[in-house]
Order: sequence, then structure tokens, then C-alpha cells
Amino acid sequence: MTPDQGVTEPPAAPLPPEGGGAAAVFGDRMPSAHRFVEILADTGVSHGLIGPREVPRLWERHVLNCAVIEDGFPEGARVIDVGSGAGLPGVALAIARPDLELHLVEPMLRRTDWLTATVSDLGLDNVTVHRGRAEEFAGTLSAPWVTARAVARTAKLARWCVPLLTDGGTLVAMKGRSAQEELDADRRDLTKLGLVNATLTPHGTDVLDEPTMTLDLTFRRKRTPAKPRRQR
Ligand SMILES: C[S@@+](CC[C@H](N)C(=O)[O-])C[C@H]1O[C@@H](n2cnc3c(N)ncnc32)[C@H](O)[C@@H]1O
Repeated sequence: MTPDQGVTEPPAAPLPPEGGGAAAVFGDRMPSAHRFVEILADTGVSHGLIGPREVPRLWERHVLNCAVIEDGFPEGARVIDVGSGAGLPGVALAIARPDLELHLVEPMLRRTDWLTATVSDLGLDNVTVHRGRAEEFAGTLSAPWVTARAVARTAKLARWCVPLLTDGGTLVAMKGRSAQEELDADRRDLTKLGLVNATLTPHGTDVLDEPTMTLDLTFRRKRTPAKPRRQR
């Protein structure tokens, strides 16, 4: 085939940012992080999960931006990533923290097929891919930690995620600059859902130019008062 017959090469995967931040986050799992970036730049783009313009910033804006939230999870935690899309943050977390048990929830078949192939390529045995909307897993999938990035505004996201949280669990919502504004606007709805103790936490301050912010909310199940016993 000649070059003018239109064979498109996948965009070259970028190198990690200078300064060693990626190595600090991924440690001896750097080869897997590199491979994840390669897959995102190749089939992530050709399958429409990542825009081609994102390729040069796959490390800073996506893989590292997500992986740095690993410092919020205790050893061995079970974590559900709602609306995982291109495995963000779920796959990045699973690479950085092999001790975590990751459950990726994603409704689109094209995306779950891609996620399953990616998890297999990376040899990640700490990840399970679930196809469906978060709401459909109420009562069948739960964890003390639920996370999400770029899925919905906080109140709507909370309605989908609360049924997946165990009592006392935490919703770790990755939010950009809108975090405080969304919290102020949605606080009443969040409290009604049982989400309390809202905290804005910066992650990766020594690794990223702009740290990743998470809005962390604790879920307290409302107790229905026991009915008074009828006197005989
Ligand atoms: C903008 S993408 C973000 C993907 C990824 N989290 C990221 O940051 O790159 C939103 C994702 O949420 C998924 N989604 C939308 N509604 C959902 C729901 N109710 N439950 C679970 N996932 C949902 C979409 O299919 C899509 O993959």
C-alpha cells in the first residue's frame, strides 16, 4: 500500500513529564503505566474514548491526574469507579496500587469491551469490569469507596453513587475548579442523601503543576426509628 492510500498511523504515545513525578507515583509499575498511555494513544483514540488532541497530555491531564488520588485509599480498599470510560481513574489507580480491588462500572458496550481488553493487556488481576449504569447495581455491588471523574454534576452523581456505598463509606468525586461551587450549590441535596463531612482534598501537589481536587463525602445511612410497641 502506498502512503497516499490513507493508512493512518496511531499518534505516538508521549513520554512522561520530566522531573520524575510519574515514577514517584507508579514506582516499579512504570512499565504498566507506559503501556496504558500507549493503549490510550492507540485504541483509546481509534475507539473514540479519548480525543486525538488529548494525546500529548495523556500523562499530566489523564493518567497522572487520576493516579495521584491513590493517596486517599487505605491498604486493600475495595473501590468502585463509576463511569470509568477509558479507565479513568480506575485503571490508573489499579496500576499505581495493586493492593486495591477495583470495580469499573460503565454502561457502554464499546467501552466495556475496550476496558476488558485493556485490563487483560496490562495483566491487572485486581480489576473487574461491570457493564451497566450505576443505578442498576444498587443492591448487587457495593464498596466503602466509590469514585468518579467527569460523569455528572455532584448532586446527580451522588444519587447514582450513594446506593453503591456501604454505611460510613466515602464518595471521592474528582472535580476540577468547580468543586467548591458545586458543593455550595448542592449541599442540601447531598445532606438529604446522607452525604456529610464534605472535604475538598488536593492530591499530587508535588507531582502536578495543578493538583487534582477531590470532593470527599461520607455516607451515613439514615436510621428509621423503631416503631413503638403497642400496649396490650
Ligand atoms: C465524560 S465520560 C468520563 C469517563 C472517565 N471517567 C474519564 O474521566 O475520562 C462519562 C462516562 O460516564 C458514563 N456514564 C454516564 N452515565 C452513567 C451512569 N448512570 N452510570 C455509570 N456510568 C455512566 C458514560 O458512558 C461515560 O463513559
